[in-house]
Amino acid sequence: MRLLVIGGAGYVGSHGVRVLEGAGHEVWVYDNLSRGHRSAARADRLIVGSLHDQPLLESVLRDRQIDAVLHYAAFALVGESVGNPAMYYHNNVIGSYHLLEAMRASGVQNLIFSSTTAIFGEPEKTPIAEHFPKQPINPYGFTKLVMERMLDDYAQAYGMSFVALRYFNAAGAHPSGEIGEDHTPESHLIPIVLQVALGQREKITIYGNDYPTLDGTCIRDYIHVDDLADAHLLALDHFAPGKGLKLNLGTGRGHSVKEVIDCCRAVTGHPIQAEVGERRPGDPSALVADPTLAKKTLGWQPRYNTLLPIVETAWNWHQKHPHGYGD
Ligand SMILES: NC(=O)c1ccc[n+]([C@@H]2O[C@H](COP(=O)([O-])OP(=O)(O)OC[C@H]3O[C@@H](n4cnc5c(N)ncnc54)[C@H](O)[C@@H]3O)[C@@H](O)[C@H]2O)c1
Ligand SMILES: O=c1ccn([C@@H]2O[C@H](COP(=O)(O)OP(=O)(O)O[C@H]3O[C@H](CO)[C@H](O)[C@H](O)[C@H]3O)[C@@H](O)[C@H]2O)c(=O)[nH]1
Repeated sequence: MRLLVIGGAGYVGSHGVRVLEGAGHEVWVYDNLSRGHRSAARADRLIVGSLHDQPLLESVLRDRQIDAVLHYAAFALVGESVGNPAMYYHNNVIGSYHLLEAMRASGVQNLIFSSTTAIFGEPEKTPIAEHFPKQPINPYGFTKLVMERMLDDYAQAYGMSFVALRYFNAAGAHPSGEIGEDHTPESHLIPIVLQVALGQREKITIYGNDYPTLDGTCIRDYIHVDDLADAHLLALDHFAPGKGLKLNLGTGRGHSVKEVIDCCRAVTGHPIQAEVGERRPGDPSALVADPTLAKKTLGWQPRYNTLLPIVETAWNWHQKHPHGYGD
């Protein structure tokens, strides 16, 4: 297929591109590089442009005869969304609206959308299945829920076909160490802990140890970016006109913040100084996926089932690229 990967110069998207190209698809990356990296994408396949540039999107969709769009582009930091919701509604909702309209105008009907567990808010129990109540507790999660609803409506009214993949916590890096996670500022747990091991930070602050979990720290389901990429590849076989699929992507296993730090100590051999700080606003205590439906529907099976090899791939990337992409 001829695929347009919006946000393909970012962390999760760049890993998706590798898997899609490896499977023989013709892949074009469309990214405004606001948070991505030029060198994370192939120079001859990168189109620099914004979601907001609907005319450019339309011409790319038509000229490249695109069969399906993979939409990874968004702002995705919970704390930032709480402080600056306008920026999130503008980029994630209005930007996505321009993409959907460009697709409608150019007759491209198939979309895979990067959704998130943040649409569930603070779930009453785990693991989280697809039908659980959607009660986002921050603007970021709400923007993604709005987009899921827009997709339902576009499917029903205009015959669009979509697969919304709700990632839990994306982690790890391509085993080659050529691409990986590089956000500025970095807010994600694993890269921050590994920056301590690299000597770039003095310590890691654990955001709260009074949560109702076994060791008092938050629990998350860390899913390898290549496993997310595999799910996108499989999802390409599940487009049906006027229909949509929404699937939770995680391993089904949760790890506490303390467990993640211990795992990073084991992988790096560094003592990694940690201190307990205040809770971070907007953090649910435990988010673990029930991946049953995704496995059954897509025939998907995560390759990385434990935290250790996930952290090992991340450490490989950070050691090879201590300053990320360097741009
Ligand atoms: N990282 C996670 O743990 C996680 C979890 C759940 C869902 N997600 C979702 O997955 C997607 C990718 O996340 P990520 O961690 O790779 O983020 P990222 O910031 O690394 O990548 C996002 C990419 O989109 C691009 N982009 C942003 N706004 C754009 C615009 N208006 N026009 C064109 N390009 C634009 C950025 O430049 C960047 O390259 C996001 O939609 C995010 O909400 C991520
Ligand atoms: O310095 C830090 C950084 C994080 N944490 C904790 O580590 C856990 C994971 O935090 P991350 O920031 O790595 O990830 P989040 O769970 O906040 O968010 C990620 O997953 C969300 C859904 O769960 C969204 O999709 C979001 O885009 C994505 O970044 C949280 O309990 C957080 O409180 C710390 O204790 N110290």
